[in-house]
Amino acid sequence: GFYGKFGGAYIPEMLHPNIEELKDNYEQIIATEEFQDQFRSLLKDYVGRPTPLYFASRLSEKYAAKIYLKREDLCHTGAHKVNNTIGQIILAKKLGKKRIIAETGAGQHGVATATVCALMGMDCTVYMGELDIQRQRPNVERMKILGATVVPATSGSKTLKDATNEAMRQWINNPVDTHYIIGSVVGPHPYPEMVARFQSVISEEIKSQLLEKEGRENPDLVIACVGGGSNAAGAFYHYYNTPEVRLIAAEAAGLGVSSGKSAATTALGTMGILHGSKTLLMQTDDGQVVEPHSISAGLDYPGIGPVHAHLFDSGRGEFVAVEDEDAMKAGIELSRLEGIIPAIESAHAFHALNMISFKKDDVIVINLSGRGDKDLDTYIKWGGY
Ligand SMILES: Cc1ncc(COP(=O)(O)O)c(/C=N/[C@H](C(=O)O)[C@@H](O)C(C)C)c1O
Repeated sequence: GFYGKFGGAYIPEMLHPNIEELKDNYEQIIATEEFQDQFRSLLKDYVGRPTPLYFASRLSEKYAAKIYLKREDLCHTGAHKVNNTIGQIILAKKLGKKRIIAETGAGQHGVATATVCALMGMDCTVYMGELDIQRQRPNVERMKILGATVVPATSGSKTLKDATNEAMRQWINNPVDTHYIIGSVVGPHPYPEMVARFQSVISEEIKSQLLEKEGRENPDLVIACVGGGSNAAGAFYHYYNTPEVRLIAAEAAGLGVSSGKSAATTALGTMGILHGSKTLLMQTDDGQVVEPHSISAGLDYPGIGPVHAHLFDSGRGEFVAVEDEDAMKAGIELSRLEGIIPAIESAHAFHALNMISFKKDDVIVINLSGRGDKDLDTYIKWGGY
């Protein structure tokens, strides 16, 4: 359960039984034909996979490269999060769980969880920071329409970190009949590995689609935004051990890495424990979590998944930090170049193109993690269009 020196399961003793049960069972359950058949058929007929690998010709012209967009924004629910919740809900049923709990920040993971709970007829409670409830109202209402209960997290910065703390507290109190669907490659082992495996369908498809379109499985660069890091983990998964494929991770610089209002964990973080995992996180000298900032709720997270901490530490990944203003402008630029309004999180990945060097005609895949519908209020308030 380690990625280099990062990962592990540093959890309160009371949570041990849940984590042990998951660790002992998940691999053998997902290896069964029954699980795979159900997982693959729901991804195909319910989520709408494979998602297109779209050649963005106007973008390619402007940036003098061959740019493909992996359209996770076209997944059912509007983002990649559902790839993971489909996997975890099938697993939860196999483990005989009755109730599902989850945390969410941007609300996409919350919607993806509420969606699969409705699909499987399971009770669903989503914990969400009070601040996030205000800035992602459309997703809050969608969760309620789907039958989930949304519980505001009122402690701390009232964002994802606090929602995760609340969800973990609930899970400790209801260990036997409840499964906690974590929305990113964070948390105690086996979660980071399990979520990455469910999301790895993204790079599995990129390989075969690129082979068909470019006669090669490997792009020169893969670019993805990183909040906890699940869409990036999925897009990078089958390329980790292919050094000729550059892995570019776009974090949220917020108002600037040195502004004190940022979520650029690899730039500002140090090693510590967050939500049960040893990773990099933004913390004070005495280990208190520093409140992050990003205009996008999905990247507004003070930590990062251990796999990305390792990619950073080992130099295998290239990390850039994209500021709020640049991300918003990138969202508008993509809308006007390709007719796609991206989630603001995904706009961070798109802006990374301006921050890295690449050769003419390099084949570049940008993971478009979500669509911009959930962010209309933010785009409207920003007004720069
Ligand atoms: C459209 C979209 N793109 C990217 C992200 C960042 O999450 P990762 O892919 O796990 O880094 C997100 C994150 N959404 C989470 C959520 O909806 O709860 C988020 O707030 C946290 C899990 C970080 C997202 O919604």
